[in-house]
Formats: sequence, C-alpha cells, structure tokens
Amino acid sequence: MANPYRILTLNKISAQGLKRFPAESYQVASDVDLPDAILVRSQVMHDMEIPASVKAIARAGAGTNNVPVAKMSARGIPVFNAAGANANAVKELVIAGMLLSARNIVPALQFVAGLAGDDATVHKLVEDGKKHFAGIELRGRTLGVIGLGAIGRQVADTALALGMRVQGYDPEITVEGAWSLSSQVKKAQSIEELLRHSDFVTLHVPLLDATRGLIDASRVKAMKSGSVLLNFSRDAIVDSDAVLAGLHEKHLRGYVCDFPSQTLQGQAGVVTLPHLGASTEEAEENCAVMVVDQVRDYLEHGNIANTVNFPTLIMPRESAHRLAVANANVPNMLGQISSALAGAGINIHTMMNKSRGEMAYTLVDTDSPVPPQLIAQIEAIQGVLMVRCLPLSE
Ligand SMILES: NC(=O)c1ccc[n+]([C@@H]2O[C@H](COP(=O)([O-])OP(=O)(O)OC[C@H]3O[C@@H](n4cnc5c(N)ncnc54)[C@H](O)[C@@H]3O)[C@@H](O)[C@H]2O)c1
Ligand SMILES: O=C(O)CC[C@@H](O)C(=O)O
Repeated sequence: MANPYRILTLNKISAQGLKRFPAESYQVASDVDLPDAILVRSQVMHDMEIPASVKAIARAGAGTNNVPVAKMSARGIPVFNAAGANANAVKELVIAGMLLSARNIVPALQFVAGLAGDDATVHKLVEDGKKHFAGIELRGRTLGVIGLGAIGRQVADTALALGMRVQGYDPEITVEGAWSLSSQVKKAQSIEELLRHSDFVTLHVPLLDATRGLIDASRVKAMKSGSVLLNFSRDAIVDSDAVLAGLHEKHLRGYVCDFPSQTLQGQAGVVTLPHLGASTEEAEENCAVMVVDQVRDYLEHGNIANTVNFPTLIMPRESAHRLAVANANVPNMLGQISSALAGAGINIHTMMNKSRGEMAYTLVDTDSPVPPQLIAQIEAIQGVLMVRCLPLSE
C-alpha cells in the first residue's frame, strides 16, 4: 500500500493484538511520525501535543482518565476503550484482595519470612505466633459494590458464589447492565446506606469529576465498624488520609488498593499492589485485540463501537465511496451536509446519523466519489469537527 496507516503505541501493547494490523497496510511502532491513531495504556496524555494527523485514540483498557477526552471531542476524535475486556482479571484480584485482608495474609507472610532457628524452634514460634493473624471468613459477610459496570457485576456474581450477601449502588447502571445483574444483588438507595451495612466495600467507578474523592472523611465515618475498603478503580477516588485516620482509630479493618503512594507506604492494615488489576496475559491480549479491531474498523470504514465520547454507529458497506463526518449535535447539520452533496450532484446511497450528548456522527455512502473541494466545503460548515473520505480499497 502506498500510504499505510500509521499507528503510534505509547505503552507496551500485547503482540497478539498488534498482529491484527495487516503488515502490508499498517505501520505500527512506538516512534512513528504523523500517526493516524494512538494506542495507549496508562501513559498520561494530558500534556502531550497530539498531532493534527490523529484520527482516533484507543485505550487498551477500561479507564480513559489519562486521555484528554474533552479536547479530543472538540477535534472530532473518538476515544475508544476496551469495555469489559479486563473485567475478569480485575475481579479475580479483588477477590484475592478481600482474602488478603480477611486472613491477614500479608503480615502473616512477613512473620514467616522473619522466622529463624531449627524446625523445632520455628514450629514453636509458629504455634505461639499464629494467633496474631487469625482472620475472618467471607461467607455470610456483606459486600457493597459501588459501580455495577463490567467489573462490579462480575465481582458481585463471584461474591454471591462464595456465599456472601451483596448490595450494589449505581445510579447510572445501563439497561443491559441491569438485565445481567443477579437478582440476589440488593439495591442500595445511597452510598451511605451501602457503607452502613457492608463488611467489605469495593469501588468500580471511573475517575470523573463526580467520583473524585467519592470516599472522603465523612464516608469513611459512615462505613461499618471493622469493615474493609477495596479500591481497584483509581487512587483519586479515595481520600487516603481519611482512610488512614479510619485505620488508626480501628474503625476500619483494612484498605486494599492497586495504587501505591507515599501516604500509604508501610501503614498497618494497608495492602497496596502495583496497579496489577489488568495485568494478566489474558486481559492484556483481550484489550489489545478489542481496540485494534475497533481502530481498524474506524480507520478503514468509519464504524464506531466502544468509545467514551461518540455514539455507536456501524453501517455495512453498500458503496465504494464513504464519507464520515463528526459534528456538534446542533440543528440542521444533516440538512447542510446533504445539501452540499446534492449541490455537487452526488447521490446519497445510504446514510446513518447518531448523537451522544454534544457529539453527532454521520456515515454517508454515495454512488460516486466525493471530490476534494466538496470535502473542503463540508469541513467549512460551522459545527463540523472532522470529515474523512473512506474509499473502499481494491
Ligand atoms: N486496577 C486496574 O488495573 C483497573 C483495570 C480496569 C479498570 N479499572 C478501573 O475501573 C473502572 C471501572 O471499570 P469497568 O470496566 O467496570 O467500567 P464500566 O464503565 O463498565 O463500569 C463503570 C460503572 O460505574 C458506574 N458509575 C459511574 N459513576 C458512578 C457513581 N458516581 N456512583 C456509582 N456508580 C457510578 C457506571 O454507571 C458504570 O456502570 C475503570 O474506569 C478504571 O478506572 C482499573
Ligand atoms: O493497562 C493497564 O495495565 C491498566 C488498565 C486499567 O487501569 C484500566 O483502566 O483498564
């Protein structure tokens, strides 16, 4: 291909995913100039100069708080993610986190690592010392799940299978999410109600303005005495100082999280893991495969699935000539686009338009090629953010 698509990778992306970019039509590297798309995991992109050539950004994971989503929306650039592709990996680590805290496994391992002497001495030290690490069981305890998306629902299901009671809170649960949620999950009316009744509380919400500091000092106080908080979402969702105060006052039993910090380092009752939630072979591969397929379908055909800022829009190809237009969701945009096409004598074969919040997206298949001057004319319509011409390659 004369002009291969150029893909910039900002983190290590699973080779199983990257190999789905055909070598003859894609150039993929961590140092390509003028990329058409950027694939990223956790690298923070907020201060990065994102070249004008970029048409898509894809997060090979769930959270997109490291991507300047609002700025990309203003440029008509979709931000894809790998919805649900790492949920099982996170769920398994959350269950491990509950067990680590319930059974005092981390201090118990530290105790064993410090044992010295012959076997008889060690045996005596073990039998004398083990009372300090006696724990609790999960069965019969109540787990509160805040955020019932891909991860929260899986955690809820597994906790039920372990014999726990489960209550959940998610005022924005999707219809699909509600359908797939076990009827045994009790609906909490508020976060405070959930905190009051839960022995374990696990957070599975995205980091947004509305969720920053979601667990603050007053909510730590609202938690049941002796309970454990688990945070595998993002560090800024929890006020670490408030949690430490709760631990020092013995109001909380433990805090298990995936985000180490100076504040949490070495504190009793705290277990921190090095952002390991999605770090399994399976999850890394699932995420990479999902976003590579999504980016290819978008670059080649303009189809959009799983973004955080665009509507989902998939239109089967019915013509070799396709136009993709991202525009502000305001009146008369479709009218102006179709008038421009009609004015140039171009017949519309099929057309689909969808909106999501302030963003609208249109795919138009035409019966003849759209000349460059007409694309420039559509680009000049006020409110149009991005226009792409997507001829079907031979
Ligand atoms: N530790 C890790 O490695 C790791 C891995 C994957 C995801 N994550 C984090 O977990 C988050 C959730 O992932 P997911 O795949 O379940 O996402 P998801 O989009 O499927 O689910 C998020 C859920 O949170 C709900 N929500 C939003 N605001 C809320 C609020 N104020 N109160 C209650 N619920 C609210 C949404 O309605 C949605 O159902 C990600 O955004 C990411 O930050 C971390
Ligand atoms: O890429 C990772 O390892 C972390 C991904 C995780 O934080 C996510 O939001 O999916």
